[in-house]
Amino acid sequence: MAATDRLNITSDILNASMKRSTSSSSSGSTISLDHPYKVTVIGSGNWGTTIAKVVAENTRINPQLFAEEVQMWVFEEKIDGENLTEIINTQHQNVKYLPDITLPDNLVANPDLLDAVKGADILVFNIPHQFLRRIVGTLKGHVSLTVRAISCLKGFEVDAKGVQLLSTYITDELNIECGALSGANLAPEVAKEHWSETTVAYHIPSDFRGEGKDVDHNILKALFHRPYFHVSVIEDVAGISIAGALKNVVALGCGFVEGLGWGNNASAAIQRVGLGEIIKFGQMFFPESRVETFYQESAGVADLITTCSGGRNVKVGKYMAKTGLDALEAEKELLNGQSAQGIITCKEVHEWLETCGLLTEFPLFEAVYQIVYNNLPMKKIPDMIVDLDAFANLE
Ligand SMILES: NC(=O)c1ccc[n+]([C@@H]2O[C@H](COP(=O)([O-])OP(=O)(O)OC[C@H]3O[C@@H](n4cnc5c(N)ncnc54)[C@H](O)[C@@H]3O)[C@@H](O)[C@H]2O)c1
Ligand SMILES: O=P(O)(O)OC[C@H](O)CO
Repeated sequence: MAATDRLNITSDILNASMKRSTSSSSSGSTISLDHPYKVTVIGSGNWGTTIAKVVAENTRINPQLFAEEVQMWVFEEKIDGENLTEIINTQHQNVKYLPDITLPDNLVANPDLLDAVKGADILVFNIPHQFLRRIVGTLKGHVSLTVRAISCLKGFEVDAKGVQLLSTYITDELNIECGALSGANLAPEVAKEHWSETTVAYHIPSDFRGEGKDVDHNILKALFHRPYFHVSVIEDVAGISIAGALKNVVALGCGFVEGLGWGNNASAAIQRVGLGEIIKFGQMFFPESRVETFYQESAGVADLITTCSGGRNVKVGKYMAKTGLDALEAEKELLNGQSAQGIITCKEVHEWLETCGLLTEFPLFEAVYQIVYNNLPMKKIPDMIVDLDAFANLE
């Protein structure tokens, strides 16, 4: 792009545009943006569509910073014979995954992944993590190395090499810097614009091109912060990702005890043990994560509380306890195509801890795995979290 085409904006303009949506200030120096950043959201489920709405609202009010149109990649499906993308683009509603919420008309649904990411400066990944490998595989070789990314996914990538953050997986596979967004954010509440907080974590990469020429914390705040969605931007990508992934396992456990009719005290006990195991997991396998993140940030204990109160994982656990259905049957009956990520995450965590010989160090995570995959009796949870060894061979 020619220098004359560049948008030269002062920090006042950046501040003004951010102040409409944020409470942050910037450094006071002159900022030169190469071009307004083009943003693509990859995913269009319950949270994918909600975050796309947030982002499109912000790109519209910040034309100095962002191209107004936001592309949203949609895994195409037919709804009563019509393509979901067509419905979104004409009715401005995702009738399957986020019904009754009006989406901004600068949000464009696109079923072609490579077309949706073409020319994008910022990619926001937001899909159930079981689909990430295939999507990243399709993107490989088609994403410029100057692109930056944020992962809104909650889960891990586990293989023979070890346990990996999903943001690290994206970075390794696509060779682009990737941060994370995670918080106490039940999508239906955020979509209705009920106030909540979230945490964005982003590590400024060594090839950072300079303020105004590259994505930094101010840009990310301007992209995600809304009057109803308050963003705190930090560096601890590992901390917020670990908390976001593992709270889904704890929530299944809460669902079990609630479904058994044991009430709030039992749920609080599961959350207490769960928080301890989340922090321990972080310290053991991701020593760069900060303990403070788990209790100071929305992505920490606040997300644990909201998920265990009203998330999909707690609903699935509860339904399993009440009906005797297995986890996948319960997910299918309850969620209309949405996912409860704890079902996959407890298996990934089990596989990793088994590889390390550390299953007994995380008795709640293992108890949830044994209940989900080996049908161990839920009512034994209190004993399992005290002495998992006693239940090692129980079928
Ligand atoms: N929903 C929430 O309240 C919420 C809040 C915060 C974070 N999250 C996290 O955000 C991530 C995305 O969750 P979500 O709620 O948007 O998804 P979701 O649970 O609504 O899943 C449905 C999505 O999966 C897509 N899908 C189905 N089959 C597919 C396939 N074969 N390939 C690719 N996509 C396919 C569907 O098209 C749909 O977009 C998850 O990691 C979740 O844990 C969710
Ligand atoms: O509905 P869940 O259980 O996937 O939880 C949703 C969010 O992660 C809560 O922040």
